[in-house]
Amino acid sequence: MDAVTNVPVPVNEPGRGYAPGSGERAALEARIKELAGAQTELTMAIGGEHRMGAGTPVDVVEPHNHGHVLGRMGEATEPDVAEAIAAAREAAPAWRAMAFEDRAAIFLRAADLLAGPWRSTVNAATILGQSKSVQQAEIDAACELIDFWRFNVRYAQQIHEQQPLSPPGVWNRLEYRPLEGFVLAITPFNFTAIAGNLPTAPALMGNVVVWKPSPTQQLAAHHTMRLLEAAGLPPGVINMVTGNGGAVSAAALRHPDLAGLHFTGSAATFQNLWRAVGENISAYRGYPRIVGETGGKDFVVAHPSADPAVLKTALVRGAFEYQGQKCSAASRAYIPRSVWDGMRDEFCAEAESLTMGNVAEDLSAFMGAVIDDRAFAKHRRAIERARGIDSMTILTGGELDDSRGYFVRPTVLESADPTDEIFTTEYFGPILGVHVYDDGDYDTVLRQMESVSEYALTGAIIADDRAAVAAATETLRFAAGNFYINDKPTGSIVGQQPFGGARASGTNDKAGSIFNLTRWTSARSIKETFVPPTDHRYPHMGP
Ligand SMILES: NC(=O)c1ccc[n+]([C@@H]2O[C@H](COP(=O)([O-])OP(=O)(O)OC[C@H]3O[C@@H](n4cnc5c(N)ncnc54)[C@H](O)[C@@H]3O)[C@@H](O)[C@H]2O)c1
Ligand SMILES: N[C@@H](CCC=O)C(=O)O
Repeated sequence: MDAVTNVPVPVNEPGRGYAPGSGERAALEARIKELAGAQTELTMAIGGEHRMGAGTPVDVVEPHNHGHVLGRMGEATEPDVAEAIAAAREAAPAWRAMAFEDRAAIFLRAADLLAGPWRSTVNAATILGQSKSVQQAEIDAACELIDFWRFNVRYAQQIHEQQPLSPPGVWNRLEYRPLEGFVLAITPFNFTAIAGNLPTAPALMGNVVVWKPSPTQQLAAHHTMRLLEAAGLPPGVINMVTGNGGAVSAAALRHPDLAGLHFTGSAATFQNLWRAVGENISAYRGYPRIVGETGGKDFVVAHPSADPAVLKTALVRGAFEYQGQKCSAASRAYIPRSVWDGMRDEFCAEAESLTMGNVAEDLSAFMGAVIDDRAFAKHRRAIERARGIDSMTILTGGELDDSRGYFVRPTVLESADPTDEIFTTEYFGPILGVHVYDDGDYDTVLRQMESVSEYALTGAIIADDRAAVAAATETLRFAAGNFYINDKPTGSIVGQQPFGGARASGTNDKAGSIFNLTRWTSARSIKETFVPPTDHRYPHMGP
């Protein structure tokens, strides 16, 4: 069994400001230039070897300048994925035999490398490849990923400390074994931190992993993998395959050794993957653990007692930071008429004033482009549909331009119909639906919006009246896994607001928490009796 020693007490990584003229800004700008011109070969990493996926070549471009190719990968084929699984199996015995302290040290070292010499690289890759503003890259690719790696070590130690009672003459122990087989980590485009956490959380618990990042996040994933190697991760523990995932589903989901699926992405993809696991259930060695965090239709509800400045800021930041491409982004708001009448014009003017552009060249921009042509087309359809509905008003935004990059202006739609698609469908872009209600209808609105959408990820109540806060907290108990009072519904911090939602939003295993890590261990109870009985008879049987 692993020894358990003390591990460093984690603290949240402070974010850097990148103010004009600062040294950190200059270093980052220099690294952005290097990576932009590098045309990186985005290889797979299988058993420590780097080679291109054998299938169709795929270009990775800048979303804000889609003519610029950042690198090229090859679509992984089924034999590529089979090789990754074989490499994982080969690495498994030595990895699970390694002491917890040694495994933990690798991830703590990775955190320190990211906090120091690798920070500019992973931030630059995230800005270039995912079109994040410098501030959004810093809170994700640097701070959140560092926090995942440091806090997970602490949580893993706490799991190891959970041990049963041992009465006199007996020693009971719980051994925290990894799962038997490999874990498949499939990660989304929008967070470099999530992409880094999904393969490493199971690995920390002694598992071996096949990791498939999103093609549109591949540049940052590539550098994250290299960083882990630099931190001393042994070959084969995490094997990265590239591409869209067809071959991964075909090879990995049918493999008898599939022991777990660690997924973040859309609900539709997750349901397809779960279905495939279900169809194959009798062919596996065990029952694969399935953890999936998926989409949201995240809300802001305001009460007549709301402070309009607090509401306005929660909406601007919550709906439009990172182009609304956070699973937690505010995409529907319910606002009482008295508050709305006093703030609408200022709020719309503020949304209109948000700067948008090439975030790699202009570090002062608030927003970049949406991720790709598919996302752009989806937003265009949503906005065109809104234009065609008489009862819908486009208060601001609605302009799109994909001539150079996939740019969608922050858009606010007002509708009198609280059942309209803008209040139920995840667009995953900078589009906010607003429903204005009569001040006296607060309780009715809470009940209506509680279950109008299938999702239950994040939400916020903005109110100064304590009874109104209490009413929202109670009525919306199951409507959000992360609930905010007088704050925006985005920006959870590891160790402070464990993150995840239920209903169609996922299994709510709370990324970056002890609850998530427990899914990646299969405990063995060991009982040792020091002086065992040698006679089968009990006293009630008589002599
Ligand atoms: N709840 C959360 O914590 C959370 C966090 C981030 C993103 N999200 C959600 O993720 C979505 C956006 O991310 P996305 O566009 O990358 O999601 P997506 O579902 O399109 O893709 C997610 C991953 O699945 C892969 N994939 C798709 N089809 C596959 C298949 N058949 N086999 C194997 N892999 C396959 C993709 O290549 C990608 O790596 C949004 O719905 C957002 O709300 C949720
Ligand atoms: N943890 C992030 C959400 C990640 C989803 O995309 C937040 O709370 O905003």
